Amino acid sequence: MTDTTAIEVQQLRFGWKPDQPVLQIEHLHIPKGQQVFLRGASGSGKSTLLNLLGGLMSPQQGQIQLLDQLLNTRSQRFRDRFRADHIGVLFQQFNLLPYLNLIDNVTLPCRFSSLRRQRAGNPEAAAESLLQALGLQSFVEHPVKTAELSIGQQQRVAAARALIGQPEILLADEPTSALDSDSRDQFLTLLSQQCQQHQTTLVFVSHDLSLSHHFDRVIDLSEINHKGAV
Ligand SMILES: Nc1ncnc2c1ncn2[C@@H]1O[C@H](COP(=O)(O)OP(=O)(O)OP(=O)(O)O)[C@@H](O)[C@H]1O
Repeated sequence: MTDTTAIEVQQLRFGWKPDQPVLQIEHLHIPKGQQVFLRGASGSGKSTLLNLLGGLMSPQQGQIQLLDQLLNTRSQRFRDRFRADHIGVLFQQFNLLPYLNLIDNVTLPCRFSSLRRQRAGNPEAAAESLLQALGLQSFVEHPVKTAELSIGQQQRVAAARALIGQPEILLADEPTSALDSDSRDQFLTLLSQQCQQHQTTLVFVSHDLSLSHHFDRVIDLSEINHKGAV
């Protein structure tokens, strides 16, 4: 556990019911800046692992360290604060606020975290620059409500929101599942560039193995998850 660690999991056990383990992971180490593709069959526990890494839930056993913090021993309140400061989340349902414009949606994390606000410098300018980098330049010049955007455009707004204020870790759960393959590849190229630029550690969950070439490392959940082993 060094200062090059983004994520370190040890002896993790989690089950929604005590007698039905979903995850049993002896060890997982992800260094800072690595871009990881986490694959696995439907129902194998990918989203559950992402929720545990994001501090949304606690394991029944084991340790989860993010950056220099052992999260599983901390309160929900501490984990929520830590997530707001250090983790960008990008989910399949983008959870954008339809009545707000793009800039207001993207700058939301800066309202919940003074650290991210500080890192963003000028949040509105940072949001504009992220939206431009993600190919939404025209909507910066001609503002619209997010409800007026296509799914692919909404997804890029959600990515900009996850990236604003340079969180050290980005957790993405199937954010490309609603897109065609060309848009998916284009989006992943942009996302990967953004993460590389800021040395963001990316954990990207999907069962679509054709996307794996965008990443530094592919982890097959079935190879690290020994649930059911005696
Ligand atoms: N809130 C919940 N309560 C009880 N069981 C759950 C809950 N969420 C998930 N599960 C169960 O945990 C297991 C893992 O689910 P999870 O959503 O993590 O899988 P996944 O690999 O992300 O699947 P998919 O690729 O289909 O999204 C499944 O058996 C699922 O039924």
